[in-house]
Amino acid sequence: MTFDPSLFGSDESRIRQVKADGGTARVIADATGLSEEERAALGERVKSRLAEEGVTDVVIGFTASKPAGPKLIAVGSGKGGVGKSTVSANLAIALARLGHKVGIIDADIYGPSQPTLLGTHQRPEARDKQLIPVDAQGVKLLSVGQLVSPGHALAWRGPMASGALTQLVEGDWSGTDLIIVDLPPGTGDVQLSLIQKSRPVGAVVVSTPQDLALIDARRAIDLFGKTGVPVLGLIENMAGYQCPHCGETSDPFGSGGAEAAAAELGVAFLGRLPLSASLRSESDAGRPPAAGDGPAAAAFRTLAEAVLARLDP
Ligand SMILES: Nc1ncnc2c1ncn2[C@@H]1O[C@H](COP(=O)(O)OP(=O)(O)OP(=O)(O)O)[C@@H](O)[C@H]1O
Repeated sequence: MTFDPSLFGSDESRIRQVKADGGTARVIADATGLSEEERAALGERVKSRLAEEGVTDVVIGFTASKPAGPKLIAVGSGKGGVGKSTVSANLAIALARLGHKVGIIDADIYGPSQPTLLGTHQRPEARDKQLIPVDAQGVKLLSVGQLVSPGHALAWRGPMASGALTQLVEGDWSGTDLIIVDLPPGTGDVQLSLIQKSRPVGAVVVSTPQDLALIDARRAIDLFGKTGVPVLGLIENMAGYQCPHCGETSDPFGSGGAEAAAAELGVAFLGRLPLSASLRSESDAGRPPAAGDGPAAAAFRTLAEAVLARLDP
């Protein structure tokens, strides 16, 4: 005999077939996009519903044995110090607050700052040689900074760096649907091989408003173009400064440059973040502003929404 999928209420759309034969029910369910835990929970609900019908011997087969992989979004910059890591951490948190299950890979071998930014120095454990991300601020984190003592990552070059970065990319990212990859600054071989290995679905480029930084941002946009990664857009960081004393806003590096550069390069302008003393001090203290409820949290939320809109137009 067969059971109708509607028997399973809100799980109906996942039930492909239920056949009962000699007291055993064989169920085929679609587990596409579900995490391990969600899949197990679905199995339990199916079993208890069938138990109500008097069937206690249930064999469940899932049509998607692995959950759909998370989408990777690379965050790059042409040069260091423009706030790429700060933006990555806060963007990840803002995306999580919008309901996504977010991971962050800190691949910045020259200055892995995510453990500091997210306020955790817990080391990841490994299971079957696979690294298990640590939980921080509602996101999952694997950082090159967790694998080496401070200052040592700097010595890595070429294959060694790529080997370590592969371990991060191939960590246990089950249960996540979006992963932010904080790339090392610049546009060299390490960045190239990481992009080829992790196949991001899109990239975000961070720049400050100075002309020199924007020239470097163009190189980063070029690198993504050459590797076939769609550029979701440009974020301008440290744009404009509001004096904490008089409240007047000034633009020490000029204004509108990043927006114009984005237009010229044919990439979207995702938004700007002001130069803010509190953003810097909170970040240094491991209290990412995106996790709070101040104006910076609202700004990162707006950026996260712009990224999502570009990801799934
Ligand atoms: N909008 C901002 N206002 C004030 N300070 C900022 C802002 N964005 C970043 N900073 C500060 O600038 C410094 C550099 O930022 P961050 O480490 O994020 O840059 P980065 O581009 O990732 O650098 P690197 O690639 O060299 O690691 C940090 O001290 C950070 O707190």
